[in-house]
Amino acid sequence: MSQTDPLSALESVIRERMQADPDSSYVARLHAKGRAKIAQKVGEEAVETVIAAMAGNAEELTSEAADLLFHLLVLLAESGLSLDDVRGELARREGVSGLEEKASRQG
Ligand SMILES: N=c1c2ncn([C@@H]3O[C@H](COP(=O)(O)OP(=O)(O)OP(=O)(O)O)[C@@H](O)[C@H]3O)c2ncn1[C@@H]1O[C@H](COP(=O)(O)O)[C@@H](O)[C@H]1O
Repeated sequence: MSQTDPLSALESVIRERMQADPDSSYVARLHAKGRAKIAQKVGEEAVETVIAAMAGNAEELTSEAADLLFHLLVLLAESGLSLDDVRGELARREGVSGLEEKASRQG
């Protein structure tokens, strides 16, 4: 039996909820506010994630990382992109050392 991974399942829920009533759905409310507001939320959640990491609070970091991933998925969906696009980019980078890639960019 095939199992959907949790991020893919959440991505499907997000796509569905974007069409819901903003009075009953946080995703629909974000969708109604538009890409700039969603991008701002991603930025806020990223900062909160960094603060939790620097405080050394594992529980808080886990919670903020979940908020960050959730809002990033909403931003990708709002931008017409999917987790598969990101997976494809990561797969393309597989086996390429970050240091080598960085060096190839420097003249
Ligand atoms: N995973 C999440 C999830 N993570 C975080 N959040 C919401 O994200 C919001 C962000 O938290 P903040 O404290 O920054 O929000 P806030 O204080 O309301 O800030 P502002 O937006 O007012 O600036 C909170 O309201 C959280 O409840 C989420 N809301 C929804 N989901 C998933 O999305 C599904 C669909 O949700 P609805 O669209 O609401 O049905 C849910 O079943 C969940 O699976």
